Amino acid sequence: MADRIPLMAGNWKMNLNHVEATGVVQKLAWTLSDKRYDKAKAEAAVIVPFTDLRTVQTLVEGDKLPIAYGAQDVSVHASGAYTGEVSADMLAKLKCAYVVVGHSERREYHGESDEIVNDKAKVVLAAGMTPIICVGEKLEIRKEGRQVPFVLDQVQKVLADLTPEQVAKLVIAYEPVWAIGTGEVATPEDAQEVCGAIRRYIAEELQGADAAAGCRIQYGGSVKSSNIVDIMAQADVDGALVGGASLDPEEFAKIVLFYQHA
Ligand SMILES: O=C(CO)COP(=O)(O)O
Repeated sequence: MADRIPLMAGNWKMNLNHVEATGVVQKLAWTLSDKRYDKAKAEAAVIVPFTDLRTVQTLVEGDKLPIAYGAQDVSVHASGAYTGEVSADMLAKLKCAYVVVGHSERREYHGESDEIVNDKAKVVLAAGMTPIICVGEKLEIRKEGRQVPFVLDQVQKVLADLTPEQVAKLVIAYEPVWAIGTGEVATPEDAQEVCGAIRRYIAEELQGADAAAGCRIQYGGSVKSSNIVDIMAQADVDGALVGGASLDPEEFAKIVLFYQHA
């Protein structure tokens, strides 16, 4: 994974208000600097609720913190009468680096299809940000042993109409739904099986070898400091999308600093 800097992104989900966010981001930055964090070895990002973004931006810019930040969702629409929605341009104006699209919780509770996720990825790219596009199978599919074809079908749909240059820059998060928030972590081999299959598929069937070599593929699902080193040892895993463990800045810092123990 020569040129791909691992991306360790903390998805806070609907946790931590903007006041709490200040404390968590400050503590994360402080812990990283104390442990001599090297940005060239891993990129740290927090994916926060919309209401925290302005606060996190002010903190990161004001104190020049080595932490990227982003949003958990975006509207497919540019502007207009869409009550409750937030546009890609609004997120770009807040200097978001990343926007998560197609998280399994959005798919499950808000009916997001692969086609909607594809549209969201496109609006994020058009606004100059990087989408973190989530895919992953549910337990039934895993039990039937169909995880690879299932996820590749999702990948084909969510990457539809994207150029090789766009795919080379984006992030795909493989998050098996059965491993999210359950404590049930996929084995490093399970993660590699699917992440490797995604990269090969992009190389051979979709946007080609350069796109596949550039694109970062994360694993997500019950990642903790105690399992991250083995997960990151896999050839096609370029980082992690971390839920619960990212709410504790000391624990998340250990995950970002995995390379110190690799
Ligand atoms: O959904 C996830 C990250 O997006 C994973 O959540 P947990 O790390 O809490 O399992």
